[in-house]
Amino acid sequence: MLHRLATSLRRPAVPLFAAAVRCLSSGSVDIKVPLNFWAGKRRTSQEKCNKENVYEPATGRVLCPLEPCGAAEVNQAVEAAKSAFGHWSKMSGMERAKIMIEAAHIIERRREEIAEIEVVNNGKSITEARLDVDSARLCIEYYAALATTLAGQHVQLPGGSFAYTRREPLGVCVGIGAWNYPFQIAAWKSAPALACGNSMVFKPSPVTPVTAVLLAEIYAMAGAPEGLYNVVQGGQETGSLLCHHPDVAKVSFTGSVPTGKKIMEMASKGVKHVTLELGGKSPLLIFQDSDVENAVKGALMANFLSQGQVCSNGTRVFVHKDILPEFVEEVVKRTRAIEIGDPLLESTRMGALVSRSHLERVLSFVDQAKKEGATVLCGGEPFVPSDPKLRGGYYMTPCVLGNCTDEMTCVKEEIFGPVMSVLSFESEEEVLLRANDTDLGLAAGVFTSDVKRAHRVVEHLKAGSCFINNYNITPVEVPFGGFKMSGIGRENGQVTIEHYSQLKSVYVEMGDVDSLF
Ligand SMILES: NC(=O)C1=CN([C@@H]2O[C@H](COP(=O)(O)OP(=O)(O)OC[C@H]3O[C@@H](n4cnc5c(N)ncnc54)[C@H](O)[C@@H]3O)[C@@H](O)[C@H]2O)C=CC1
Ligand SMILES: CCCCCC(=O)O
Repeated sequence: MLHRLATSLRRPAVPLFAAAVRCLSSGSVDIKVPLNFWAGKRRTSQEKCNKENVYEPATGRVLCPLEPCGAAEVNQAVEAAKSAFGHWSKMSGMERAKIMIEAAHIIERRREEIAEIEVVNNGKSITEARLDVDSARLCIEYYAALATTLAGQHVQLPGGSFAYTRREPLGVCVGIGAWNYPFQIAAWKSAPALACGNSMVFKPSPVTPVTAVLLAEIYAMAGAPEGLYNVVQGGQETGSLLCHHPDVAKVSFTGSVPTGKKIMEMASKGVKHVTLELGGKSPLLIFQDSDVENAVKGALMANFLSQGQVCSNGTRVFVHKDILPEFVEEVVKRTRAIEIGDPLLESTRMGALVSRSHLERVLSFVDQAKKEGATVLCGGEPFVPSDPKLRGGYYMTPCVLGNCTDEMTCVKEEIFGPVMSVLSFESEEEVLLRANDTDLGLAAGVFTSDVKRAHRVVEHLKAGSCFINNYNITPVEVPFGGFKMSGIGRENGQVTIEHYSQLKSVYVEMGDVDSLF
């Protein structure tokens, strides 16, 4: 269990369920436990190819080698999931809920430990990592509650006949995660799947493999049958094996649009259900009657959470021309004040980006923006913390770009880093046309004090997750997902039950067959 992980750390082992005390510091962690998990315990992979290192973004150190799974390991994990499905699908919703609630309780007790490991592997601040762990726990609690309500319908028909429906699970579901919210994504996918009676094989991003296995251990500790939730490590090869596997009924994917298209294509070979949570380049509209203080805070929430590595970020910030100077002055001031540094420190609000290559990619977008005529109002530079152990980390200063135009690359393409592009507008009609001028449609936001305008604008925004006078607030009771090329299906909310179950209709004849022949 996590205790074994703790014992593998160079620091003194942390007893399981330790009080929420700080036990880790950046640069102190070596992970020596296996990172695959199926049939109820951690496993090593015999696959020899595609071995790559996993890094600690805060320091640039190697955390551990990744042990990717090949066909043999994927088959073992799917077999374990099939076996668990046989038992789990026949349990009642109340029985499933009991185990899920216990898992949520364990997560709550181990919040600090899980959050710290998430920070070490992802680079985000401990402040945010705790909130991610909370979201994961709340999601499991929410779907545990829904598990107890799952039911079909009775339809009375003529002549005393009737029909009823049975809400049934799909079978073995696959989850494929991105690297920006590793533990949260693992929970957002497994919670509805398990609540509906399915089992799951989850593949985290190879960049952040560590915490999804903690969730597997926690489900096992909570009493889940062996094989209910399994974790296989690897990259696109492992993901492809899962998508093609004949015993997989559904693929729930979180990642980029190009990969999402491949997932959909592979799943189509077996006509498998898909959920696609893909990329975005979302607009945030700030009208002249906004509360500017809140609009500025909203723009910061829309651009700089998780070092800007958030799919739903409102990175195209459209500001009415009448308040543009006041907005720009305040947003630049607050962006410059964001504390960058060791993500395990309480004072840090911007940690390290997830990898050296991703940092360089984000910085190249800033360079391109300058070439295309944007003005760097602040940030956009590599950052080297004063602490020597952080010198090899992947840091940059959060960036605000001004004088942007709709044709610029920084306005058209997803950067997935701490780069806010500020644009001005004059009329509601104009800004709606520009906001919707994208193939993507994940999220959108509007700040205004005019309640009619707020709901009129949201009605016309072509996005799946919209915010009025706030941004990036994602309660698990509310569906999350995109329009257009930002995806298919939803995560969270009641509707997601539809994406992890299927209805069987049963007609019951109470008279004789009235044959036409
Ligand atoms: N809509 C949402 O909720 C979210 C969307 N994203 C998007 O994800 C992207 C960044 O995350 P990345 O991990 O870099 O995305 P990615 O698409 O490169 O990888 C995502 C996952 O897919 C796997 N994968 C890659 N190629 C595959 C293939 N051919 N077959 C099967 N699996 C494959 C990867 O190993 C990883 O686990 C951004 O575009 C971001 O917008 C990220 C988080 C949330
Ligand atoms: C603000 C939280 C958004 C979660 C969606 C993502 O994984 O990027």
